[in-house]
Amino acid sequence: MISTVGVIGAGSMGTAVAQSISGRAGEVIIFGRRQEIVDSINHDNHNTMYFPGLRLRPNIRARVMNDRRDLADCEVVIIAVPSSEVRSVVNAAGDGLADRYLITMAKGLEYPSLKTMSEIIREETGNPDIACFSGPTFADEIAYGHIAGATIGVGDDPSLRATMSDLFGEFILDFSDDIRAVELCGVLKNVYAIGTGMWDSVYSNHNEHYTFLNMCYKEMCIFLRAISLDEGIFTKFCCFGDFNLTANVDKSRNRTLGLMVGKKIVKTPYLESGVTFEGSRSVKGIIELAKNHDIDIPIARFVYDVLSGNNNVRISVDTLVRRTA
Ligand SMILES: NC(=O)C1=CN([C@@H]2O[C@H](COP(=O)(O)OP(=O)(O)OC[C@H]3O[C@@H](n4cnc5c(N)ncnc54)[C@H](O)[C@@H]3O)[C@@H](O)[C@H]2O)C=CC1
Ligand SMILES: O=C(CO)COP(=O)(O)O
Repeated sequence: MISTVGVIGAGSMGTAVAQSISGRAGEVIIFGRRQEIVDSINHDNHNTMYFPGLRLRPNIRARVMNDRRDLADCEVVIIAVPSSEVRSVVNAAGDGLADRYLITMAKGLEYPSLKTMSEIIREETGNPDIACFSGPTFADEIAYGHIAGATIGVGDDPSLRATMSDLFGEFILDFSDDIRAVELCGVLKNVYAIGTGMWDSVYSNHNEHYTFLNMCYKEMCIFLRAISLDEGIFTKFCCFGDFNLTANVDKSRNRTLGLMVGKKIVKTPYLESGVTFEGSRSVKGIIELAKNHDIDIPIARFVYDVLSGNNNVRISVDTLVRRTA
């Protein structure tokens, strides 16, 4: 059994994954930013901000990370902060992240570098022992121990693979050795979840919904076919499962953003809300990446146009229907 796992990020995913793996590690340390969350975990076994009703297992402790030496005991470190924060978090941890297994949970693409999170982490730490975890995994459902599937993106190091299987043994797992493709699935599905929310704000019957869902998945597959080295990626949890979950279920923040923008409940700049809307940050990078690979992705452009205020949903949807008919 792994003795100590560090989880950077005391938000929804950090807390949920800490609870999920806590039966498979001696100790889990959540590294948070806010002292009151750290105190509530240590004194009361609750993260009162994110899961007020959930009793965390007693081997979950929390700390504010002041120093890279705080990570010294961790054999494995999971990074569960929004993608916009990954570079600075990893940079601040510095050589505290060398010589241990690193796992990223963040679903984002850096702009303008077009780097995925594992690429950023490798660049900042020089550590090649990185894996990613991605799939249809709403944090609250993980926290409460419901069944979920996930794809582990990992290279061919047998020891890192075995560690991932042990640590995430609560999940139904599949694997891919194309880490970048697994990460890009997580980025793309967020963009198409926003798009589906926008579409559903205009067209609300079942045929319309599933027609658009199909169009989105087709575009996502065209993209992945051009960049993925894993020919089986399309049926893995990170792809089909996570796309469907996020695009169909109102619990998703990305889908909800699309619905709210479509219904004119929020206008840009919604990013200042502080809510983690990953797809809205990534869409520009996805369009640029598609351009570099000479791929046409009209639905992603529709999402970008609406989010950037260059078009309203009704006009963009009409254009899209005419274009794809
Ligand atoms: N919530 C979910 O259902 C899932 C989330 N993810 C991914 O996990 C990542 C994190 O998302 P959530 O946990 O949902 O977001 P969240 O908004 O619930 O929590 C983010 C946490 O990160 C902390 N944080 C931000 N900057 C930080 C920094 N510089 N240092 C330390 N902590 C920092 C915030 O204080 C907050 O507690 C995202 O990329 C998301 O796409 C992946 C699967 C499921
Ligand atoms: O990635 C997720 C589930 O797998 C969570 O999606 P949202 O960020 O849209 O809530």
